[in-house]
Amino acid sequence: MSENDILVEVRDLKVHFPIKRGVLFDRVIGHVKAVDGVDLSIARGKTYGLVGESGCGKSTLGRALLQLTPPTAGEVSFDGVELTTLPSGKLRSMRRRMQMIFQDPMSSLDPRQNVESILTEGLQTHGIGTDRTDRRRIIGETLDAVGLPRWALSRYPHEFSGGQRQRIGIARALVLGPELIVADEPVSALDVSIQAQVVNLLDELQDSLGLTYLVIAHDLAVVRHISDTVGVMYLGALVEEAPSDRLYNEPLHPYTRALMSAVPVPDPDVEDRRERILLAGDLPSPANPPSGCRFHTRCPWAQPTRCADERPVLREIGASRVACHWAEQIASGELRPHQVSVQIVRPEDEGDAPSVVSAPTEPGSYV
Ligand SMILES: Nc1ncnc2c1ncn2[C@@H]1O[C@H](COP(=O)(O)OP(=O)(O)OP(=O)(O)O)[C@@H](O)[C@H]1O
Repeated sequence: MSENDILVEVRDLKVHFPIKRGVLFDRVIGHVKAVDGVDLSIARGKTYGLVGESGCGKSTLGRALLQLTPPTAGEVSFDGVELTTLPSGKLRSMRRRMQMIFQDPMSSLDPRQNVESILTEGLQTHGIGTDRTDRRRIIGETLDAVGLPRWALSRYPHEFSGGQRQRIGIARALVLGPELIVADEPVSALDVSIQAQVVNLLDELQDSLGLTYLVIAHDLAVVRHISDTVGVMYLGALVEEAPSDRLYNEPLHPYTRALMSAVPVPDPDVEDRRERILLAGDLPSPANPPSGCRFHTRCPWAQPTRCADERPVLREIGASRVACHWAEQIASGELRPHQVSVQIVRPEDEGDAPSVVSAPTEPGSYV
């Protein structure tokens, strides 16, 4: 990929939030390491999907990328311009080119503003459009692009369905003519039937406008459909990154394997005979992450003592980048997991729900 093809480049990005105590909250007793050393690149016109369980730092990374949350350290370059050191005036004008859409349009849209004033506000802030007629033209074109009728302009957010409100949120981002859109859980608040419509709309807009997306989602199916590249985050760091199909067909990091093993096979007529990989315990606190490999406390393949002592860095294996000391040995089957459950979900039999016919194995055994 040539450098011109890269729109966003993130290097060793860290966002640490201070934990404050004391009567005046003036004592810093530690830091939540929400993002702790992330490197990634997003190619122009492509979609980078970011997945990982709640609290792993996905939203903070998205906000830090747009400089909505100031990074503690590291670099973010957008179209060759370093954002972290940019004076605020210049950053404001760059912001037009980088927009965000949110999970819950209801809480991100001002209920007292009608759609016209929601869309006009951004144009005025950024000085887009020569006069009122010009702004109306831009707004009309934006409504067409997101599939909203003109009568929507005089209506208020509460008068729309969830899917339509998300279209308003997309229009608000789009009206400024951005190149990058960070979409934070763009469909997770919507009914399943509406999710596909919004995902398809994002897809179409990317094709027609050449947009670049960072899509943050916990739903792996959404990310797979829309992404060219997927990054998997765990406790503030990327543990694996790969082209979408490769990540889904051949996950290499134990955490990615566990996430994938929990995704049901979409075709109910196909027997789902796969390992369900069990993770021990909950996500540790990002204020006090485990030593060495952060995943070792929950990893079914963790080995003494290297995993607890040595933090793995992302390294290339084929088309993937993986932060695991043992990725090759796990892929070849040379290393066996400590605990795994094999569940065989049979195809539906005359309308019966799929049945799980085997139970988790004992720790230490493997079926
Ligand atoms: N402004 C803040 N101040 C202090 N801690 C914060 C702040 N924002 C986020 N955090 C903490 O940083 C960690 C990462 O949060 P973040 O919202 O980025 O995760 P996430 O993966 O997006 O989770 P979710 O899917 O639930 O939104 C969490 O422990 C969270 O509590």
